[in-house]
Amino acid sequence: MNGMRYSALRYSSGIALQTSFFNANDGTTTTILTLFTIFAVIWYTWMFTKSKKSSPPGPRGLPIVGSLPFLDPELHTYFASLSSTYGPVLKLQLGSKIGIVVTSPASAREILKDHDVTFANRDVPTAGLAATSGGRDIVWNPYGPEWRMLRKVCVLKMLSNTTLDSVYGLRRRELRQTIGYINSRARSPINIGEQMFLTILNVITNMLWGGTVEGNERANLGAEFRQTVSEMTGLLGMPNVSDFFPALARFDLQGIVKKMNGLTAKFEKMFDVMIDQRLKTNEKGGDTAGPSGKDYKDFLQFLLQLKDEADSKTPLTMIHVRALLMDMVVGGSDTTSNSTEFAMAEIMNNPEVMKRAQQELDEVVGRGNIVEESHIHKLPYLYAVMKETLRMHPALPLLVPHCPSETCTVGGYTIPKGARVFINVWAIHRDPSVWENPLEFNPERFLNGKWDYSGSDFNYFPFGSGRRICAGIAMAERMFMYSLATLLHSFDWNLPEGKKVDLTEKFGIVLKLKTPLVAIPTPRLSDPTLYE
Ligand code: HEM
Repeated sequence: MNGMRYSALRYSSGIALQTSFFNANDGTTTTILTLFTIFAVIWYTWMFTKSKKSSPPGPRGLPIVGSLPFLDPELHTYFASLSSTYGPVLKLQLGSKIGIVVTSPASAREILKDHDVTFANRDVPTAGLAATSGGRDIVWNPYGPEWRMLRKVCVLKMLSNTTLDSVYGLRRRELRQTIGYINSRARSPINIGEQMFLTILNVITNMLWGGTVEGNERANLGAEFRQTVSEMTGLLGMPNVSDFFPALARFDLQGIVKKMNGLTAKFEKMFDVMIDQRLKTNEKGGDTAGPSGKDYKDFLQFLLQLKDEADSKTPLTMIHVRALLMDMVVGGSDTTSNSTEFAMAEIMNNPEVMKRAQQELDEVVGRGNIVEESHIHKLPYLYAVMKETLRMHPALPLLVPHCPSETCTVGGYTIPKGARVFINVWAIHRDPSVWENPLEFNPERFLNGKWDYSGSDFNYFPFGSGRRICAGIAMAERMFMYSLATLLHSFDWNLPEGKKVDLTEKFGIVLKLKTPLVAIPTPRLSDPTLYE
């Protein structure tokens, strides 16, 4: 724009020059006109090549719709294949939006470390707005005081190591219940992901308001909620015309917002019941002690108290309370349970890994005991299994897309303000220039302690990095390790007759197995009462 204004100015001053010299000297006029034309051509050529050079390469796409018609639903593998043609920073025209795909550790570092503040924003999909009261949660809030306040509240009061230590009893109770349930169905097929989902959902809802799904409801409600969360994360990852042509958003052409509203309503109904009940109890001055007893007030109680302390500069409102409950339930459940399911699928596909993990458990815990969370720090091989699972199947293969608040340069290319930036951590984790035999499930590569997921290593960052790094790492690692250790220690696992493990992935904002893992447990502890 400035360039155009500048060239117009030069052009008009050229005319002025031309007029004043016109009558005086025809030869001089011709020379000046020629020089002016040459200068203009050089200047335009320079400007054109400069802007071409600084824009990332990428497929041309069609007029108006750009690359939208060519997007493969398996976005993570599709983006990986594009990057092998166009390089580690590529551009896609997606309707009126620009998508940027980043597939190298160096560029990921530039975004998540060097330009962290600029990229700590989101281009919120309309499906995300529908799910979280207009994006007023942690995941979709732009970087700023509201996001900071919400994140602080959650990390301090729900997801810190101190809080998690104080509610170990909850995790233990839920996992023991799951093990009891699986034992009651020993030697028959078990849907492992479903059981893990239910376990983590119960832990989370217990921490939130002290409620769980039990008894006969357990199997049915667990499956129903899992299906709901899975559909929600599927919709969040699905390309939506409304996002790429905002003028069309009100028509909701794919019906994504309508579907999302229906799914969200199921949870909101549950939240409303819990909130109403609690407000009534509080009004009556009732007992508000948390689920684990004296020390821990549940998270809902804490949020409602904080909401009433209206003197804060960034007050917490009821909209935030509901949005935070949604973040914890949706953000915490599918990620952790799908990862545990992937781990079990890889282990069952690699009997040597199963043998070694069980051997370690027998040495550290013993078959006459049950696994406690305190054991997990003494299980380096199992820890390596978890890390290797998160390498091959990172729960959020493209992270949550980032969005720069101003135009900046990455890998020598200009990334425009407002672009939707996909960081393909899935592809980086399989880059053969970083990983030896990247397609091989080999936990041993993590045994030397070289890689950690704290966000400082841009070859391996399944939880992201920088300001927007996952808020629930401590909870995720405890639930993942504790569940995996307990499943492998309590049972031998076999596939139903004639079945094979299918490791095919299905893309969504949260990755999952295309075919759920169903396996048959056989108890392996020495004393049957350990399953009670
Ligand atoms: C294996 C389990 C998990 C994995 C692999 C995982 C991974 C991630 C990743 C990659 C991000 C996005 C980072 C980015 O935008 O760059 C994220 C964000 C987030 N995660 Fe997790 N997560 C897991 C479990 C959990 C749990 C258990 C909770 C809470 C109960 C949680 C809460 C969140 C929240 C609130 C955010 C948004 C952070 C923000 O935008 O500031 N996650 N997670």
